[in-house]
Amino acid sequence: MAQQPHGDEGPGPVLEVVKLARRLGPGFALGPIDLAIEPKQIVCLVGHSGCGKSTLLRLIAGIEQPDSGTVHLDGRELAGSGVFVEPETRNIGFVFQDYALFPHLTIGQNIMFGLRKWPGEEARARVAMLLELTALSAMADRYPHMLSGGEQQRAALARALAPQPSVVLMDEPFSNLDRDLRERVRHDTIALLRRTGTTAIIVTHDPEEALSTGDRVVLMRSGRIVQSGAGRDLHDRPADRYAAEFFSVFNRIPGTYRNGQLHTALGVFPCRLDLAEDSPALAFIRPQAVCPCLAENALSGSVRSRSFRGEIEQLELNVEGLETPLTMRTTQRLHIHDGRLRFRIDPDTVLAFAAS
Ligand SMILES: Nc1ncnc2c1ncn2[C@@H]1O[C@H](COP(=O)(O)OP(=O)(O)OP(=O)(O)O)[C@@H](O)[C@H]1O
Repeated sequence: MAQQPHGDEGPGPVLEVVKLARRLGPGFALGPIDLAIEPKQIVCLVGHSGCGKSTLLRLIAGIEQPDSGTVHLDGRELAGSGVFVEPETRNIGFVFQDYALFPHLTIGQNIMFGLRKWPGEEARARVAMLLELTALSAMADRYPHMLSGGEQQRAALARALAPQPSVVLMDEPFSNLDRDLRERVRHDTIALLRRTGTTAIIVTHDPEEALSTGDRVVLMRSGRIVQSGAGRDLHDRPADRYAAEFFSVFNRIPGTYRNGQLHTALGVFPCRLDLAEDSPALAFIRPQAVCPCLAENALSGSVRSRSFRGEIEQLELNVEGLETPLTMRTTQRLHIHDGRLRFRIDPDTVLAFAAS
């Protein structure tokens, strides 16, 4: 099933996973998973803890064997019926969460490790080039414990890139770094992957990191892929309630689906749901879609609480017809005199889902 180069449609995927499945004990089953990754694409694999991200990565790397399904890399079958290529010969780079640098080897020797079969001169040139790319040239002779977390992460990436793998898999590569450093290391890592034209899968459980990293987000839940696409699409047009709530906070407003519209206490919103007329449904309204509005006929609520958070202020409003307070977030500086606030809902960002 692996794609060979074909005509006008480009070279086809570098990595192709088809109906890949693996049962782990009685409690967890991964798959079947279908996933195809284009050359030079950087994919972020995201999902709550325990959804199977690392298992999928381990199956691709060959650290685990699948129960069924296939893995192809560059058109070569790595796993399938009767086929299993050992991890060392898969041409896949792996960056572990804790970096797993060899403590008894220097940084230069760590990077050299995967180049044992290369001619000496070429291997030394490649190590020097990677040390320079990762700004570690001055630290080539240090041991891993003599490096900061960010430097160790760069060294682990350089080691993974050294043998020119077809794809690099990175399991939570930024989670051991503190917040400020994480942003910078993430930026540098993506820049390096781009500069070297590397295809990569980066695992994270952080929604914001997934949306802001790479070209494509793959959201997993309970061993399956829920949705895959550009971060903006997953955020703005989530496939289901789970995907919606993974990336954003919402007010869930009950209503009734009728005639292509969702009727709620906050108004009527056009939507398309696969539901019978008069079925219960929910409007998912982002707090930032609740906007202050001075119009006389605007909606209104009494302010239950205010929380100033710097760039934005978050308010909870009691609104007639709603059982739970409505959360609003605004960048406006509000002057509220009588405890009441008028507002409108920006209909463009309202999502609708079946109630059950
Ligand atoms: N060897 C094993 N035997 C039995 N169950 C396992 C084994 N390894 C993992 N699991 C279970 O499989 C599920 C998926 O684990 P996995 O590590 O792939 O999840 P994850 O999405 O990477 O989670 P995290 O973000 O916490 O690392 C979990 O419920 C885990 O407990």
